[in-house]
Amino acid sequence: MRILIGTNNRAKTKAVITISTMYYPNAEFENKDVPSLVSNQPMSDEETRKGAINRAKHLMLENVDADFGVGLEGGVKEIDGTMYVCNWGALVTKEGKVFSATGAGVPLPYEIADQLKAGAELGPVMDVYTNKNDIRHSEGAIGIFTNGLVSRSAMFEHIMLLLIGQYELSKKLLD
Ligand SMILES: O=P(O)(O)OP(=O)(O)OP(=O)(O)OC[C@H]1O[C@@H](n2cnc3c(O)ncnc32)[C@H](O)[C@@H]1O
Repeated sequence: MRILIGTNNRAKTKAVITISTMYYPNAEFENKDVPSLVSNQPMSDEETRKGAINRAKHLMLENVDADFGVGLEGGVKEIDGTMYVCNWGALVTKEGKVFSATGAGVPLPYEIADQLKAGAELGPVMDVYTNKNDIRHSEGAIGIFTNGLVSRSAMFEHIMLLLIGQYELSKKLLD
């Protein structure tokens, strides 16, 4: 099993490897920096989902050797005046089948939401807010606002389960 990962982000990579090796112990992985073709800070479920799918599709355009490619994308969305982090994943198979899944979201404080509405990106804003570096590679905003209970990689691990579950079901249905 050969799996391509459409990012160099450490939290996303950890999630892909952790869940994939549970199901495919001999899996080989390769990270590739692929374009999401959406804005640096996606501002809706639609845009964030599209970013994940674009990343996964791009991986499989370039490399037909792999069994599947995974794209993971983080963004935000606003509901009734509250901004939430939102997260999407996509798995594209070598046959070109596309599976998608969404993950957990938590509300962001208004002071952070206001900065994003003014054009800032969540990653750097979270680093200033927490006085830490590269939060997006570790616990992420979701880790900070759940008091460490759900890290960014744990959240993406759940998305990976949803993706691999759909992929395995589709293979079973073909048998
Ligand atoms: O290298 P890539 O794969 O692009 O990973 P990223 O974390 O930089 O980028 P995303 O496209 O997933 O997310 C868009 C922006 O939102 C930020 N972001 C999203 N979810 C986050 C989280 O949980 N914590 C901190 N920043 C987050 C992220 O750092 C980007 O600035």
